[in-house]
Amino acid sequence: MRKRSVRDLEVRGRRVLVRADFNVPLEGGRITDDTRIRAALPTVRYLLEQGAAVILCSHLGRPKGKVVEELRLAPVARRLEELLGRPVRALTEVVGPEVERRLADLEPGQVALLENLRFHPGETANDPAFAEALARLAEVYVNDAFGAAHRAHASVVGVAERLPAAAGFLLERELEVLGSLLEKPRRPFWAVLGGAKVSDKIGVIQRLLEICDGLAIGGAMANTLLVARGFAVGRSLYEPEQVEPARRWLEAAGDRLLLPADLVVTERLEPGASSRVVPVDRIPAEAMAVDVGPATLAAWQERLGAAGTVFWNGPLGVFEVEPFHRGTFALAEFLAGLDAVTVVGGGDSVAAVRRTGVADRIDHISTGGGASLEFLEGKELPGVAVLPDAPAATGGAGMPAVAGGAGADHGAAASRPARPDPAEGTGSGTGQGGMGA
Ligand SMILES: Nc1ncnc2c1ncn2[C@@H]1O[C@H](COP(=O)(O)OP(=O)(O)OP(=O)(O)O)[C@@H](O)[C@H]1O
Ligand SMILES: O=C(O)[C@H](O)COP(=O)(O)O
Ligand SMILES: [Mg+2]
Repeated sequence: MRKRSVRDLEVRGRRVLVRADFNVPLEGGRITDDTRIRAALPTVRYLLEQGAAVILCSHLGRPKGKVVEELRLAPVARRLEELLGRPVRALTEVVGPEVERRLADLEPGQVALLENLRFHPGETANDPAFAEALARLAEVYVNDAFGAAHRAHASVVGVAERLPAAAGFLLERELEVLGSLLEKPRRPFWAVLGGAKVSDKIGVIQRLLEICDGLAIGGAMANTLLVARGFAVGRSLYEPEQVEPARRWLEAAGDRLLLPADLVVTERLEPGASSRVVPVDRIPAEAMAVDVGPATLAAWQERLGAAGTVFWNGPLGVFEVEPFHRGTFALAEFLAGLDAVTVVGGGDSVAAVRRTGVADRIDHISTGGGASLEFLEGKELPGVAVLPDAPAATGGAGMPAVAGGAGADHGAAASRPARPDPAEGTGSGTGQGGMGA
C-alpha cells in the first residue's frame, strides 16, 4: 500500500515541518558531500511553489542530547541557501519559545531550518513532550528523511502521530527504487558491508546471509569478525561486545562470507602516515587496520565478478584519510564497471563513490545506509509505517486529495481539534518526483 504523498496534501498558506536527513559528512566544519541536501530539494521546492512556509529539521551526527558546537546545522543552512537561491532562516535552538518567536513571521515561500534535533534528548527517546513541541511549530508534516526512517525518533515517528503527515518525494522514490531493485534481485545477489557503525549493523549479517548469495565484509565491521575468528587486531577499531554473538553464527556462514585476507595497518591515523600491508594473522599489537589490502580486493573481485546484483553499505577503510582510501575507491570503481545491478547506500559510502567520480555508473545511489539495510532485511521502517496510507480514491498518484481525515492521522485531529486536516483540502496538482542527486 502506498503512503500518503506530499502531493495529497493541501499546503498553500500553511507551515510545513519537513524532516530531512542532512546528516552529511563534515571535515573541519566543511560539508564534503552534499548528496543528502540535494536529494531533499525536490520536496522543498515543490512545497515553496505550492505556497507553503517550509520548516526543515534534521539530525547531524550523534551529539547524545547535548549541544556540540561542531555539529550545528549552520553549514547545512548555508549550502541550502546556495542550492535554493533564497535565504534560509537558521535557528540556533530546536524547540521552545525563542524558536516559536523566530518562526512567528515566516511567510509562505520562506524557509527555516531548526537546530540539530539530537541536541535535545527528547529526539532519540521519542519523548512525547518533545514531539508535541515540534508539532506545535507547524500545521502539516512531511517526512523526506529516508536515511533516518529506521529510527523511531520524535521527529520521525512522534510528530507524524500528531500532525497530518505524508511522505516527501525522496522517501517515496527510495522505497520505489529499492523495492524494485532488491525485492527480486538478479542473482547471484551479493552484499558488501563495511563502515564503523558495528553494533548498529552487525545484527544484519545473519539476515543478509539468508537473503544474499554472498556477503563480503570490510571496514571496522570486519575487525570485529576477525577477533571472533580468533585473530588479534592490535589497536584497530572493533566492538568487543559483538565478538561473542558473532562467533556463534560466523562458523555456519561457510564460504559465502568473505572476510579480508590482508589489511593495511598504520600506527598513526594521519594523512600520509607510514603504513604497510599485512596478512590478517599478522596485525602488530601497536597498529590499527584502516583499509583492506590488495589480496583481499583481488579475491573479492573474482567472486563478485559474476554477481547479478550488488548492494554496498559501509566504506572498506578510513577513506577520508589518504592513503587509506584505496580499498574503498577500488571497490567503487570495480562496481561501476560491473555488468550487474549496483546499489550503494549510506552517507559516507555515497561520499566515497562520488569522490571516485563513478557515481553515474552506479544504478542507484541511496541516501540511506542503515535505513536501506533494514529495508533490505524486510523490516518495516518505523518512519514509513507511521505514515497514513494514500487516499484510496487517488492511489497516491498525484490526483486531488479527497480522503485522509482524523483516523488516517492517528488521532492527530483528536489531539488538535482546532486544526483542519490539510489533507482534506482540494488537492495540489502533480508536482515532481525523483531525487535531486
Ligand atoms: N577499519 C576502519 N577503522 C575505523 N573506521 C573505519 C574503518 N573502515 C571504515 N571506517 C569508517 O567508517 C565510516 C563510515 O561508516 P558508516 O557505517 O557510517 O557508513 P555510511 O555509508 O555512512 O552508512 P550510514 O549512512 O548508515 O551512516 C567512515 O567514516 C570510515 O572512516
Ligand atoms: O547516516 C545515517 O545513516 C542516518 O543519517 C542515520 O544516522 P544514525 O545512524 O546516527 O541514526
Ligand atoms: Mg555514516
